Amino acid sequence: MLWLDLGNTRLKYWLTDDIGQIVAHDAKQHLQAPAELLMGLTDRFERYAPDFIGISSVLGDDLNVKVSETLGRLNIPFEFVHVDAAHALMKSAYNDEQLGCDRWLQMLGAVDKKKRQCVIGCGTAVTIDLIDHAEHLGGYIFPSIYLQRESLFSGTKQITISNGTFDSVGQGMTTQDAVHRGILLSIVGAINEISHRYPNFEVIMTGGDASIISQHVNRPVRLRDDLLLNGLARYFDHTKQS
Ligand SMILES: Nc1ncnc2c1ncn2[C@@H]1O[C@H](COP(=O)(O)OP(=O)(O)O)[C@@H](O)[C@H]1O
Ligand SMILES: CC(C)(COP(=O)(O)O)[C@@H](O)C(=O)NCCC(=O)O
Ligand SMILES: [K+]
Repeated sequence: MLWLDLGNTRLKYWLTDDIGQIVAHDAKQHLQAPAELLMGLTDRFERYAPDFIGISSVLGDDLNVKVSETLGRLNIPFEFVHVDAAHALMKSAYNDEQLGCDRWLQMLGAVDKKKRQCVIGCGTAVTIDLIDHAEHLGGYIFPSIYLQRESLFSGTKQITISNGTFDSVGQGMTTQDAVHRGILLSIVGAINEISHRYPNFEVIMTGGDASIISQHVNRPVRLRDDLLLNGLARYFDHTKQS
């Protein structure tokens, strides 16, 4: 099988064998041209001859149509995930026409009906979602550390482009440090506040920036880079059986 995750910044793919083991995977920036990026990957995909392609995309109809055109040339059946707020594994009262399918799949990949869970996705946006015994209680969306930095650059005169690192939440004594530490604190502080409000929810983090952010969270965090893939596998396993 070939699994695709089209996020706002990167395209992730996983090729798995008959028993679900990952035989190849990668993550690449798509620069808003995911179809062209996929075109360059088709040789590699064809070598593994997957019998099905399952896709999560938050890129919108126009780009999804282009992706479909590219995948159509492979002659391998493919299908995009559609959020199902009444799924057997997890119920959600969130507006299901709006809920991002990557967010939903990450939850589906993590959900455990015996647990209370807080699933945090650290991609182009940071999302925090609460799940109580397989019931999605809703969540929050924040701009990522990079989007926050860009908005400060573009909305102010005296804060100019810099490539500092996000490595501390202590107060800064220079503009560069104050910007990076303030932004990191805004996200870490929100996560710490949520974990304070929901003390018995297990904190699970995933996405490109999870390791940067989790270091400053004052609770044990489970880092899982397989959540979305696991969600895709659970979704298509279920659709095929029903
Ligand atoms: N301006 C930027 N500079 C450096 N890295 C960036 C920038 N914007 C995004 N990234 C990186 O892109 C990755 C996006 O994470 P990912 O989970 O793939 O998100 P998405 O699913 O939204 O594409 C992160 O690792 C982040 O560090
Ligand atoms: C919140 C998101 C932007 C996160 O996307 P990502 O950072 O993974 O690229 C995406 O899930 C999305 O566009 N969601 C729609 C809005 C919502 O979930 O309510
Ligand atoms: K994502």
